[in-house]
Amino acid sequence: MRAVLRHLPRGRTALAVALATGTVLSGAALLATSGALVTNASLRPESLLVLLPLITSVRAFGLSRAALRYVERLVSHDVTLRLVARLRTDLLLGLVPLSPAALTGVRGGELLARLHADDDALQDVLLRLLAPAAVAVLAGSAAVVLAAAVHPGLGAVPAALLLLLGVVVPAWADRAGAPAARAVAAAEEARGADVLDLVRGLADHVGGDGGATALAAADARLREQEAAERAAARVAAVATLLREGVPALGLVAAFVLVGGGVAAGETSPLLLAAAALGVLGSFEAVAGLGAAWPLAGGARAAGRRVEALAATPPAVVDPEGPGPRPAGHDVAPVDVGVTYPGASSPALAHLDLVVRAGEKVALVGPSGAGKSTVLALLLRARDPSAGRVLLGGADLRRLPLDEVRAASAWVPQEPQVPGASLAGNLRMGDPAADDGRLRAVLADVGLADRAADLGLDGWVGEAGSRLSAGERARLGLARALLRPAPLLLVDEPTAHLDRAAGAAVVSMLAREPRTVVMVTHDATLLDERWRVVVLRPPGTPPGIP
Ligand SMILES: Nc1ncnc2c1ncn2[C@@H]1O[C@H](COP(=O)(O)OP(=O)(O)OP(=O)(O)O)[C@@H](O)[C@H]1O
Repeated sequence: MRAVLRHLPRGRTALAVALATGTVLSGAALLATSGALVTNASLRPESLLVLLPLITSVRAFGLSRAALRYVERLVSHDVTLRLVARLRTDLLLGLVPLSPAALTGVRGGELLARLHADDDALQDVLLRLLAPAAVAVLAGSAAVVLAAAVHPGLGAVPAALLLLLGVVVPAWADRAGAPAARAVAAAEEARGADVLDLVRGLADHVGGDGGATALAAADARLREQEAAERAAARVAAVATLLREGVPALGLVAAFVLVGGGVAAGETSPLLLAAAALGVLGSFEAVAGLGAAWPLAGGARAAGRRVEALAATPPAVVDPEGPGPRPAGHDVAPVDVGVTYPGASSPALAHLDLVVRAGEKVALVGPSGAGKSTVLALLLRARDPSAGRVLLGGADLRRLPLDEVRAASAWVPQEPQVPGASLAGNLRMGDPAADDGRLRAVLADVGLADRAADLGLDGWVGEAGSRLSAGERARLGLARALLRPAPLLLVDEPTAHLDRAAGAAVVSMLAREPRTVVMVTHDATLLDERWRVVVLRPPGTPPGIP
């Protein structure tokens, strides 16, 4: 919520509220003057001149209501669009430093559903919460004062009924509907995550039991959501009934209170019609509060979640002041230890390693020995729990993060291949690379034929599904090769390749002029150009590989 208030342009917001209040009052005045006009016309049909002021008023209020509503919509939507743009930018910019390490363990679908829902809830705050609340107070107060001016007792009627309709009914509906609303939100979130997981793993599901289990689970989820929505709809139906019924009470009260005076000949009949219809029209002041009440809870919760995401500490942060410039590109973990959050034992302990600029180092060792963790440290995707990682003698934590990231190109075990073109995927490595350069690097990683087949502008499929796992791995490698970084960090580049293709890739990496640190399980592909560093899980007795 604070995030919304911070981004709201105050002047335009006040203008939107003033215009909305004017619209409601114009509407009530239109009804009141119409009532007076009809009554007057029926009492004195012969005199058009007497009716002229009322006719003019009806026209004026009719036009002003429409004009005010139009301008109010323009202003309030303009404010909302500005708000959305600022909120979304903030949210996405906040996510960037959390990736990759601080988002480990977050379900992608849940994050997406939450961001989407929270974003929607927050963008409605002005249109459906703040503006309706302000209009209810301003227009409602004006209506009460005007009704009291017509008849002292009449002021109390809209006051009580507006409170009933604007506060009591929505508060009851919100309270009664809260469990169902929470269940709907939870079911939506879970369904979003399930569907994303289902789509991502469709091939595995189909290959298993033909997708039957996954579809049954999705069906159960949908039924849960349907039950929650039914419960919410029942409460909404009662609230709607009350919303429609309460204004009728105002009409009856006006007839009784002002009608008594008319019957006694103390009050003009014009005033009866004007007061009755004016009171009816004044209920528009609280029309927006029905939706505002539940939104208030939802927006507060959404605001808290967005702020919690914004407050999630990134795994690595930029240093306050720049440290000494690195002298060269030697990289060296010094007495480094890493213990992952929640882990009972360290993934790395007392690691010392110096990789000289231009050197080719192969990290080998059993699964879980911490090889990928070393690459994450060199890339500064995370910081060591103990010790330091040096680049050119400077602690990575003292260097600007951009500079550290610019020093290295990284190929993860399973590179992400967005569903773009081949060229689009490659240019993530170097946006300025021309087609010739792209073709050359594709040839380097053994993808020349596939590229000729697909075309540089060919679509690689959703998450690279038109490529084989080995081709996706090589595309990831090609992308990293395009990055003009002095340090190349490569995680298992041969995992999905046959022996000949793997040997070609390892040989190509050995010819690279820059420093290469490569994780591999296949030490038989290494020749004398590689320095082999064997990692063992901490606590492994010497001699056990
Ligand atoms: N994000 C994480 N959170 C918690 N533990 C993790 C995380 N990433 C890795 N680990 C654990 O740290 C240890 C080292 O993992 P790492 O991926 O570095 O090993 P590896 O040698 O590269 O393994 P492999 O050869 O199987 O890829 C493992 O026990 C792993 O379970």
